[in-house]
Amino acid sequence: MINVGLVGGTGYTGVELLRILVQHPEVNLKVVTSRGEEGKPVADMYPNLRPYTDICFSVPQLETLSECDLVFFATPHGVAMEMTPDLVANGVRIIDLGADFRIYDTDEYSKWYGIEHTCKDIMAETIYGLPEVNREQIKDARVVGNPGCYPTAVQLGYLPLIKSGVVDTQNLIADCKSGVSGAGRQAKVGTLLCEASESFSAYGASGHRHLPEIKQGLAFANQNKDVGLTFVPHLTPMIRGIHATLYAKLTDTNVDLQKLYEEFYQDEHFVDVMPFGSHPATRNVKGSNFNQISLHRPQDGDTIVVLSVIDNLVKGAAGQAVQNMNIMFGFPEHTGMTQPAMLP
Ligand SMILES: NC(=O)C1=CN([C@@H]2O[C@H](COP(=O)(O)OP(=O)(O)OC[C@H]3O[C@@H](n4cnc5c(N)ncnc54)[C@H](OP(=O)(O)O)[C@@H]3O)[C@@H](O)[C@H]2O)C=CC1
Ligand SMILES: CC(=O)N[C@@H](CCC(=O)OP(=O)(O)O)C(=O)O
Repeated sequence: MINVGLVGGTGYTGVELLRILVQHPEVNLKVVTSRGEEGKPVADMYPNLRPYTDICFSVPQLETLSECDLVFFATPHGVAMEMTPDLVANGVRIIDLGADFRIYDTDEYSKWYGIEHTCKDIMAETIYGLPEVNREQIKDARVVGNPGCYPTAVQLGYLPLIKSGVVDTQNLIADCKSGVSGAGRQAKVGTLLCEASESFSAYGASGHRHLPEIKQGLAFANQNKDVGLTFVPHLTPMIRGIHATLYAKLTDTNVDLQKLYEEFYQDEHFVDVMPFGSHPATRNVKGSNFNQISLHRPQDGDTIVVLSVIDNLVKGAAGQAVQNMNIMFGFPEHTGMTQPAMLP
């Protein structure tokens, strides 16, 4: 049993973490923070948790958080950097669902996030928390940077192609769609029902902050050679889900692509390679930590289309964070995440 703290318990990734953690057999939920809701039962804000916990929100404090074995930060970028050095010094391990520990090049982080990186020394030992890539290093990590939602869907979709060297890595295209919960709970006009419903639009087409994170992961898979990637995210009128449609030009058209993916992910519990030519839907993974992938080769030409879907709040955030926790503390990787997705 480990003691766990959560900074940012009022947000969407925070409550998703709570949904998983309250029924995790190895977790004692010790601290859940909110700066504005101190003393209020968490289940008053999120009644779905009423039968599971009577814990109350408390303000984020070094003293109480230091009593935990692990602290999750489900907070906007910049917040985890403030407390992490002191918590690590007190022996607490950290998983940040925000972006502070994802991008190894701290100048690149500052360029895209517009703030200085104040934990450059800690970055040197931080591990990027994509278990399918970094499982071994995650086991002993003190600080894990949990991947962003789009970067998870895009990297898992592209990795087998790039690692095996069968595509032109300079002309990749990732056309992605997200549900509105990806924008968080804090009111933004663009995610209000009247604004987002019955409409569909791209955003960040000229440059989204997930681009450097995706490129970092794909370059690592490409033997540390830069990749050329066009990434365009879209907002869709649904609550949860990410659908990534990924394009690449094959440089080797003789390879058995389905076999390549099935073998690449054969030991990965949370990656489900579907039959060739099928169409995964976001609802297939809603509320679950699964990533479903399928492959298409239109008209048997030299373009491969990879379809990759996740739940942005689960494999794209809280579920992946619990997967990382399970790895860090030696629990079976799917502990607490054994239920299938909700369908319909
Ligand atoms: N939504 C998604 O699908 C995904 C989100 N992420 C990332 O996860 C993080 C959280 O996202 P999300 O849950 O959507 O965000 P929300 O806006 O829904 O929630 C943010 C939370 O952070 C807390 N918070 C804000 N500022 C501070 C601060 N200075 N100190 C302490 N706590 C603070 C808030 O709590 P309070 O104000 O009550 O203190 C709130 O609980 C972000 O970095 C986001 O980019 C990552 C992957 C996917
Ligand atoms: C629909 C929507 O707005 N999605 C968010 C991505 C959520 C996420 O993963 O953000 P972090 O990288 O900050 O963790 C966005 O595009 O900014």
